[in-house]
Amino acid sequence: METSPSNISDMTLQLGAYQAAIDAKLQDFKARNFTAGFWQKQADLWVQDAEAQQSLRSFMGWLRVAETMLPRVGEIEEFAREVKAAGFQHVVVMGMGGSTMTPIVFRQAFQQGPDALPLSVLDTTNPGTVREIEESVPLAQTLFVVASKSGTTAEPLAFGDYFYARLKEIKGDKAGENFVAITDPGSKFVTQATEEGYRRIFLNFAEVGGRFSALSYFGLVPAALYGIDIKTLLERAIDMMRATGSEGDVEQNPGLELGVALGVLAQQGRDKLTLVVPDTISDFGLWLEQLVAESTGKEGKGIMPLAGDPLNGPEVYGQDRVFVYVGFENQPDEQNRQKVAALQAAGHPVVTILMRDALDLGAEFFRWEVATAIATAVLEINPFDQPNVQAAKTATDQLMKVVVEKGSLPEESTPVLQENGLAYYTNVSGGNAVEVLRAFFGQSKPGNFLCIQAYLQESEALNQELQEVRSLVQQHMHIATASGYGPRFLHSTGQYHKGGPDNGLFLQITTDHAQDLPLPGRPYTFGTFQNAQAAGDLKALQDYNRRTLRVHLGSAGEAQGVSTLLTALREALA
Ligand SMILES: O=P(O)(O)OC[C@H]1O[C@H](O)[C@H](O)[C@@H](O)[C@@H]1O
Repeated sequence: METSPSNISDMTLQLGAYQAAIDAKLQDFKARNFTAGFWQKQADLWVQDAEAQQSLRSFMGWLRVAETMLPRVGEIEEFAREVKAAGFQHVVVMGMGGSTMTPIVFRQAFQQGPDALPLSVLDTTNPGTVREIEESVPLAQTLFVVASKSGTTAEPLAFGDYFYARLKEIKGDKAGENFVAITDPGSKFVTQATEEGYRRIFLNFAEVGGRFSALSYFGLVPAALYGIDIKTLLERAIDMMRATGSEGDVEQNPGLELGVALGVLAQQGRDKLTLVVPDTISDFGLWLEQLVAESTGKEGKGIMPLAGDPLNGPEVYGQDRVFVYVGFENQPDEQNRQKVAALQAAGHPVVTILMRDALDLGAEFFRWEVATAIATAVLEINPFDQPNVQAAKTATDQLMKVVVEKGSLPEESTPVLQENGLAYYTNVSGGNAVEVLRAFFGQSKPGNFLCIQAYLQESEALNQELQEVRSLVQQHMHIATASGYGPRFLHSTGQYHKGGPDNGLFLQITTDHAQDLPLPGRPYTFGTFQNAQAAGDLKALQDYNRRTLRVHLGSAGEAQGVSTLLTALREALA
């Protein structure tokens, strides 16, 4: 079914056997005047509890944020020109989750603009990555954008403090010139940024939540510095707003149709939203993962978005999938499209969205925000909270207290096995690595997924090795696979891992940080912080009775350790 007005990208829904159930739900929503209620922030469309309704209403500022931002384009572009004129040569955006996902997508999907600055994003406590960024930029001519809605998230504050100390060594009291904050009005971070003489503080909107903030200052300031035409981006988003009913009801609402389809499919067991995209926009998957997993994965329900799950023939997939292809009208991407067509022919529901060019991402951010919010209305949950993210944070905070008091993380539990320099921690057993891995995967059931959680330094080589693990598991176990770097995923899919249904097998990979980095003014290093985050999340997963296996690569080194693990996995799954 085609559902698109001519000024927005084309969307086709091929829902096969599920069409009737989805149509029935759409009729029901239309009969209840859902679109009008949605734009009026009628919270009882989602939940019945008065307190939850109140909180839900207070996070719906994203609905019209594109309109609010359009008159501010001049101000943002003026700032970008000012920064260029002041001699800056590079921008590093630092933050977690919703505060950095959009710049990650932009950096990949667009070329740097002619008069603009190169853009890097720091969203990990991994000391190797922090050092890599530090070494790749001209520090004195780099603008550091610290992005944190709450202004209290531990990572961005640590990144800010680290680079501020570095700049102080170079520029003394003028260090603040190299810093910009994006945060909510009244956050504690506003005070700190003011005291430290930040060049600029952009105050965002309290009623716009992190993962719904793409079209606010959080997405637009980095975009303008990188030279993206943010006016067109917003205008396209506004076209999508209109198509979804912002100015009165519409015949066909692409956000409603997508959201209802995803919600009903999830209820019928098709709860793995498997995203297929051309390589040029693969990071759109990271953005979508956060939006969908954090909004829907709670109260034992949810939709698990999968970015980068290897695309194959129908024989390797279970009945738990909906495939979503997002690509470009004028880019053939034949291989992916043919495979998706074969999956549709085999009876899997398929959604296809074809953008005209990368500026349509403005509209797609909005379409997906609407669709995600509507899918949660089908599931009857509040899309705007993330109650289970806190569990990992609390456990990490407790561990960090021990670090501050005693100088190191507490003693670890005993591994079930140590072999070839790797230590295995899990509640299944085996006499060697192959047996432990077999026992771990032996717990898998149809409809489950493997989630790799790598607290390692991201690199192309490691990405490829993790992809091989996913392929092996997909081929031999026929389950879905997800992969994320820690701590990035903690602020994203981490919500679903603990709050969603108990259908994940979690393979956590940690390491000793041979080349660690101290955090100025704190009695611990980046490496200890990252290891505490891993340990805190493992505890939280175990508290929710999730099936976990931690493999600690120890002193073998990351590359050697991952390769040893892969060898064992190949044998275990053969
Ligand atoms: O922007 P901040 O307040 O620093 O929050 C950054 C991120 O961290 C939290 O853990 C939330 O789960 C995310 O939804 C949020 O985007």
